[in-house]
Amino acid sequence: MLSIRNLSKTYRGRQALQNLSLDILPGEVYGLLGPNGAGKTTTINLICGLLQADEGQVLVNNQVAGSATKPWIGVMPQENLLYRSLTCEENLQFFAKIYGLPRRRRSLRIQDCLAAVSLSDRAHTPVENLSGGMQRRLSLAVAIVHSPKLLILDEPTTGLDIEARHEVWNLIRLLSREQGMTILLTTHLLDEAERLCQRIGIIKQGQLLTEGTLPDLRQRIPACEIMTVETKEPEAAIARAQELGFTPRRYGSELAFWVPDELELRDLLARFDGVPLDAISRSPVKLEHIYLEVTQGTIQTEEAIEVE
Ligand SMILES: Nc1ncnc2c1ncn2[C@@H]1O[C@H](COP(=O)(O)OP(=O)(O)OP(=O)(O)O)[C@@H](O)[C@H]1O
Repeated sequence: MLSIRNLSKTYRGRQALQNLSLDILPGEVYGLLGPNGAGKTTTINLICGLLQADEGQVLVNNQVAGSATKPWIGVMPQENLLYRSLTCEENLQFFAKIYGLPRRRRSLRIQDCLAAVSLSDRAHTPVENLSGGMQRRLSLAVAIVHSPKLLILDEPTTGLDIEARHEVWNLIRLLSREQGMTILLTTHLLDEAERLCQRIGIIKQGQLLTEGTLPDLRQRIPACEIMTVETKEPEAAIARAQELGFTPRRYGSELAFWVPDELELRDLLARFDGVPLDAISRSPVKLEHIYLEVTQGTIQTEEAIEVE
């Protein structure tokens, strides 16, 4: 559905994308992750034809991205682009008209979209009187009003409370499962990507560092579990862990270890006997750990392995 080939983009001498290639299959939810400034929004703007690439190509549904592919793409941008004094229905009318939806189909489609995002009862409410979560849902309705083949969601739930976040997640799942929509999603919320995306790509400095399904990515870390400890004597904990064959790691301010086998907490504690631990917890390898390893360059990505 989307094929990005060797895409490069420079802004006044600053390289934003370097030879980026990736493919998104029909019906797939693909998560594009990366730190601030990695090139995610630039990629989206190139897909939508809002920017011109220096090199490379974007194909949408096998056609070079341009005016012909625009009607196939729906975008929910990071900031809601809604008319605050207009009602939900008026906003949808406006965007449906811009997308060239025939007048006779507009009304029904708008009612369907309002129902899809659970805003039918707010059809006549001005945007400025909606909660942040409702505005986000309306943004999603605007993005799908013309029934796009490819839906791009740029940080869809940033700034929402947990309840509103769940509502948007449910909508995304529905669009994917029931309407088979192909979705490209960017987010800094790794649990969001973990919940929604079938495949994940991690970019940094405009380059794709790695991509795959979550189980594929988990294989990058040769650990069964991640153990996090709080201790006043980190050096002693690290020395003991190394004796045990556990790989020490710093995840932000946390001291963690890669534990290669599944161990009972009792066994783990016994192995650290004599080391003063204030707290200890275990978790399976999460996307957060893989992301930190990949973006900090502490584990090899496919490209690095190929070069060797
Ligand atoms: N209009 C512009 N003019 C100059 N530089 C720009 C422009 N837009 C983006 N950049 C630069 O290009 C790089 C990629 O930016 P981009 O906005 O694509 O990153 P991002 O991954 O979307 O970041 P974020 O997660 O913060 O939204 C950054 O170094 C940024 O400063």
